[in-house]
Amino acid sequence: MASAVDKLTLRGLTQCRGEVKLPGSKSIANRALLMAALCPQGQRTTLTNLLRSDDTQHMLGALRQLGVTVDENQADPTEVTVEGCGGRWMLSATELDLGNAGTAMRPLLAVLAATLQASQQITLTGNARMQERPIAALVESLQAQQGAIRYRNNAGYPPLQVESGLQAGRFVLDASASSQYVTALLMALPLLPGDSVLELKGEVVSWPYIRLTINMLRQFGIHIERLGKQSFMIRGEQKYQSPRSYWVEGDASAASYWLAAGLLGGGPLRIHGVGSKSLQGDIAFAEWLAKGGAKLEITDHYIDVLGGKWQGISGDFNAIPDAAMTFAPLALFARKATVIENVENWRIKETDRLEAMATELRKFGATVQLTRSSIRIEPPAKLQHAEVTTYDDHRMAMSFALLGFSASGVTICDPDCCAKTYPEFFSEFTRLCQ
Ligand SMILES: O=C(O)C1=C[C@@H](OP(=O)(O)O)[C@@H](O)[C@H](O)C1
Ligand SMILES: C=C(OP(=O)(O)O)C(=O)O
Repeated sequence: MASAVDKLTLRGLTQCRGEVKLPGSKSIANRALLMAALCPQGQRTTLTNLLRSDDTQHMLGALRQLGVTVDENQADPTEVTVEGCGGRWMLSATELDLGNAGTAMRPLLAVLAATLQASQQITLTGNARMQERPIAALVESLQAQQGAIRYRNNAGYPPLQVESGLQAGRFVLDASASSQYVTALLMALPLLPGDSVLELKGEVVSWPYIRLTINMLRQFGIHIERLGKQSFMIRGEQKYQSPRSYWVEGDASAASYWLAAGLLGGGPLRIHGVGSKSLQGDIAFAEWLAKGGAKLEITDHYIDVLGGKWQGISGDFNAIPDAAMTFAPLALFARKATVIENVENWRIKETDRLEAMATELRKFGATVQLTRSSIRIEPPAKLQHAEVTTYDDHRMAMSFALLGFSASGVTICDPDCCAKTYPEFFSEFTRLCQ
């Protein structure tokens, strides 16, 4: 592991070529870990290409504190075997610290509400930012079905105390702030003794992540029936079934940085781990990038980037909120304005990403306009050097690395915050980009 650095300056890069192997997807890794733990006792699942990062450490740590046996391959940390416990937890802690991992906090809350025994009680907490990230919509949906959940500090936010009591039935959920609330219920409700209907209210955000959950549930033996555009039937008493071995796809959101770097640095760059068959919605970033001028060849298992001429891109990026961040620093290399629309929930992620992006892009001379849910970025005639604050947001750090391809360059503060999902990102970036 490289030693921590406060700041990293990148400037005047002109090339990005070679081959990069993506780390496992964060979204798939944390789903797969929890699903494997929910398999019946005696069923073991070996996960390969598992992401090892802050977010997955929080999920792994939580599962261990819930009594789940996890064996790590000492020679290869990306291979981990999880023993199913069928949701019969042996608690060795009264509190689980989930850091800032939304993919741990939201699913674990619903799954524990559905599976804790009458005598069990646990508190889910996280870092300071997690305690500012809303969770009321999920809590209210669970409470309406007797989910015994209490706010420990501020109403609407973690930490949360959970006990048993959740009943199958009709779940109504406002899904306009986060799809992770939907994912949480889809993973938990099959474990209840009776059937449930889940009705989603509001304009559902980040749909591809709901699709990802349903696809992965199927891989783990759980079936969700779609009743209507925003409603699902979820049979109770279903049993998760281990696929025995499960390969975690490369992270499609992380691929966005390499796709953009390969565009600016001319390639050829081969990105291993995702391709046209990916389960992840963020793979659509590649198509948007090609539309804006990148030369790409997308195969089933890897993508080749062969440079291109960046024209800029505008659109509704609600379906790919994480990868869409990459278009913001990239906007400074375009000839026209870039508008990123329908991303209001950027405001409740690792930081308020709309405010953070606007503040940091303006430092380079860009003209930036914000609405509640969009950002418009006009590049300056000439870029100036800037020191970028990263707000403990891995995607702020990784996306701004692209400014290293400008003559004036960028200084990135606290680049190590990329450890949330991609600890090796900057060592890989300096290896591949010159
Ligand atoms: O389900 C998931 O794995 C995720 C869903 C998205 O969150 P929202 O649904 O809150 O947009 C995404 O931003 C997050 O990084 C991962
Ligand atoms: C929003 C993100 O994370 P989380 O899973 O914590 O919501 C992200 O990775 O960009």
